[in-house]
Amino acid sequence: MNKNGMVTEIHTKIRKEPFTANYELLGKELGRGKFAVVKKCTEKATGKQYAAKFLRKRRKGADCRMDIFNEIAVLELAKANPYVVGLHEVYETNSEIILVLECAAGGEIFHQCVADNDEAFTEKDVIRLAKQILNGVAFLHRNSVVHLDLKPQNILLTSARPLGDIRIVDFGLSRRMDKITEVREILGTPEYVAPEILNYEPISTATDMWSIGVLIYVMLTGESPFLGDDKQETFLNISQVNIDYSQDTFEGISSLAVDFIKSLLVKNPRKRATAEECLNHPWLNPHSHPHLHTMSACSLDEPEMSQSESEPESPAPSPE
Ligand SMILES: Cc1cnc(Nc2ccc(CC#N)cc2)nc1Nc1cc(C2CC2)[nH]n1
Repeated sequence: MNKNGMVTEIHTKIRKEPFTANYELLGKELGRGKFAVVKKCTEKATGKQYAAKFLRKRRKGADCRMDIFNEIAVLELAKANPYVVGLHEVYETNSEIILVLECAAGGEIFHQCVADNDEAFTEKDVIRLAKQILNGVAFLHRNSVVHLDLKPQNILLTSARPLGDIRIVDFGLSRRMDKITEVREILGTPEYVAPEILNYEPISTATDMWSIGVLIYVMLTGESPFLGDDKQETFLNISQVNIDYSQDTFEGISSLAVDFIKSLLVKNPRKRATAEECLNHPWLNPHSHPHLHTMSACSLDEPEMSQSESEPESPAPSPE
């Protein structure tokens, strides 16, 4: 671990034989960043589909192997959580490190956030997906990892139709919490960054919780709450916590959902709900707060629990 919270010890074998000896690249490019490109591929031995993330080792003349090892180490640590994308193999060439990752065939939830009516998420969908996102983030935070780039483009679906489960991806900006000293450059994507990032104040797990507040706002309304005409206007909206909670924007959305978002879009990081507190919020727990789920919300029949997230039922309370 270095002073900036980068994890550097990894256990995954780094394979030197050519990636193309074991995988066939399919034409489809799944995503592209400044220093990475992601392509669909098939493992020759099994016929299984994966997503190969090609990461450049040298960026702006600097050796960035440690940054890449940090991403690998976080993926290894999160192997135990069903909602963090799985890491299958790692290859290294002269210029790149290639992460062979689980393929989430449903793509980015971003597309459903901005879809029109019949393809957009229902509140019931968002409740189910929010519980999975919070389960994954609570796991990372329990292990002192902050993601620092949570946004709809980095939350994938195993299947879009029928709606599947989520996978959290892209740990390129993630850090180990207990070792962060300072933030030198503004991380993350403008629309989703927390106020403390803009003020170069210490970051914490609460920084991720702000981004989750923005994410849930976008999933429910299709609107990005702080988006301005340019970066400066967006940053101003964030630092002023300038948010539209109007009936218009939240038409047909329960007041508990608005209450949930308001518990996260709070300027003071210490006053923001934690991932564990979010998981206990009435909006996500109709069972334990029936009185709070008025008739209007009852149209959301109980969100199904998918197999992977159903907890063993606690014994039913004895009848009064
Ligand atoms: C069908 C699909 C469609 N679009 C994306 N977009 C995308 C979003 C973020 C990043 C950033 C990252 N990392 C890369 C691609 N990923 C897909 N499947 C993936 C993508 C992956 C692993 C994460 C790459 N598994 N399954």
